[in-house]
Amino acid sequence: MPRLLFVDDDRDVQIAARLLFRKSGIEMLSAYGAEEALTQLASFPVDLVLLDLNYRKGESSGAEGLALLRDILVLRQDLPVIVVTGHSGVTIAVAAMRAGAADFVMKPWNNERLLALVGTTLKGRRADQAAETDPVMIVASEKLRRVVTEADRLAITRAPLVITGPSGVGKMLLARRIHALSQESNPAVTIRAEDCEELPEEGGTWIFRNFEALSAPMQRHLADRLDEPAPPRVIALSSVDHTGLKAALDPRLMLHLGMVILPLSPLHERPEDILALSGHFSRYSSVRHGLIEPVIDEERRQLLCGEAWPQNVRSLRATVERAVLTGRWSWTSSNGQDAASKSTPTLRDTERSLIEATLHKHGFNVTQAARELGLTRPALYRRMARYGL
Ligand SMILES: Nc1ncnc2c1ncn2[C@@H]1O[C@H](COP(=O)(O)OP(=O)(O)OP(=O)(O)O)[C@@H](O)[C@H]1O
Repeated sequence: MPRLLFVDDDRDVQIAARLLFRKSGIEMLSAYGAEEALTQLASFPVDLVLLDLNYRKGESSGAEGLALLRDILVLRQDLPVIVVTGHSGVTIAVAAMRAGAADFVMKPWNNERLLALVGTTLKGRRADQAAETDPVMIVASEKLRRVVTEADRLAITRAPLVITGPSGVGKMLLARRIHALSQESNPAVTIRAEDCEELPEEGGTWIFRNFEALSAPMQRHLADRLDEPAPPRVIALSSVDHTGLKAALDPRLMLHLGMVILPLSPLHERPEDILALSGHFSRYSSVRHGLIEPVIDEERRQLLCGEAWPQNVRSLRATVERAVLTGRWSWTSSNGQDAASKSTPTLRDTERSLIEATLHKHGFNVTQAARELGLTRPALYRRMARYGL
């Protein structure tokens, strides 16, 4: 049975679409926003994406959807994406087609026409839909989005790039994304700078880890290769910043590599990413291990955002995966206290009662209840589903 992922924050539209597709023998997965969509794609093989472009009430610029479209196509170059536009109109549909969408439909759609379009798009698709190779990159904070946008823009050039940031922050993931977006069809070669005693024969993309540890003779060799007419595309990863690199590197090499530096900030400086990544890893790990997704309530969110995360995303992923596996949150917080001991065991019950009471108060009008609770509608729907309300 073909499987389609529908990304739209409107629950009613999701329900209607699911019925429609089920009747036609197509399984439909739902995602109510960008991060959830990427998690679904990382967790299940999907044959087609139907993508609404706005996930917040009153939002009609389509910017969030276009950014997601790009992230999807980086992850799965051949995955057909049909864009759904409502208020955004034709201009956005054109922008989406230019960005790589397979087709578009206008909302409200005509059921028969939508099914016909989905049917033809699915037919044109190769049957060997393997799962993706690279992990998805979640981008929620403005800080990270700025760097990723710059990286995407430069990906198609062959310019050498330097990505800096502490351990586990996502340097390798960004380097892979740049390579995936580039014109280079050969796989990238990864080189550990501290062990590097000779440079690869072939060109292509060379990703150096710990770049500052490259020996002086190798630095000179590399500078020579970069002076040649058809040099390799070098992406250098380092935990040392620009000034440190200047001190550690041969001035000739620095001239080549110092042009563009993409700095990734430590995770604790990006709370939006902490929250988005926690949700992503918890959904992903629970699907992978077939276990229940742990609750990330307001108190937990604050604890997560207050952590130091010395190994950045790597430590966050381990913490969340441990919570999925053990059913408990536990880690030693930055001030040495066991953060898990601070949680209230009845928090889940309290949240459930509060949501239930607010829904009753507003006669189950979700929009009004969400407003009073300070949640988005999709966030409230997710909680309602979790608590069986
Ligand atoms: N924005 C992100 N979204 C999803 N996963 C991420 C993100 N950033 C990092 N990760 C994940 O965190 C882990 C560490 O990332 P990565 O290996 O790219 O870090 P690094 O900066 O190259 O680390 P090191 O310097 O220690 O080699 C990987 O599993 C990666 O997939």
